[in-house]
Amino acid sequence: MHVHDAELVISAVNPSQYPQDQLPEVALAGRSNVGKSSFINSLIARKNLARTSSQPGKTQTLNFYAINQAFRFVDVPGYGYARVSKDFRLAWSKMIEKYLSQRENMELLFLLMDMRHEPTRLDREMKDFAENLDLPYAIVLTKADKIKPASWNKHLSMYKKALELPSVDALFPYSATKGYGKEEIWDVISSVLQLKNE
Ligand SMILES: Nc1nc2c(ncn2[C@@H]2O[C@H](COP(=O)(O)OP(=O)(O)OP(=O)(O)O)[C@@H](O)[C@H]2O)c(=O)[nH]1
Ligand SMILES: [Mg+2]
Repeated sequence: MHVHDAELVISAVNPSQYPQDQLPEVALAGRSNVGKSSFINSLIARKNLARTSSQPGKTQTLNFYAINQAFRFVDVPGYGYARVSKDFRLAWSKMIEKYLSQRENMELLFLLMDMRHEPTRLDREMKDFAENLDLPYAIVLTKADKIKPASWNKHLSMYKKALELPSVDALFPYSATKGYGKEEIWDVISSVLQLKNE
């Protein structure tokens, strides 16, 4: 996919701030620091359009990025960040849940999980949540560059088992730094959104 146009449309907290048109949206969810913002940047080959950080908790609003005026990525604040207060966490999860459960524009959801580690309880809950949404979703295993290729199968099997998946087909190893998995992810996006190959 050639991305000739990518821009931040709005950073939203409330549904009233969401864009009002019919453009389809591809949302990302995953725990803090898993690599959601880096995933967007690497896919569209822009260094820092979505702001990233080595510290968890960087993305704190729903950020809508218009791509080629054909669809939007929605970067969602990460879950599971321990160093915030209970009240803050509650407000946060409400913001995320409102978007994920009510947004009609959302046509595809990527769940990002760190390929190196067993999925967390929240990861498993997100997978169940996605399953119940009745919407196409795929699981992106981030930071694949940190695992030796010879061990990839072991990690894929671990995820298949822990998430009770029928096969490893829903799992996409990905590396924002090395670019592994980019083509496969663009294929998923293009086919689900029925984008013309540009
Ligand atoms: N080696 C490696 N590092 C990565 C990869 N993706 C992200 N990182 C690093 O992981 C850290 C977190 O990345 P972000 O993209 O900011 O993570 P995020 O999920 O958006 O985090 P929040 O906004 O806090 O929810 C940064 O230091 C990135 O450079 C990857 O594929 N490989
Ligand atoms: Mg982020």
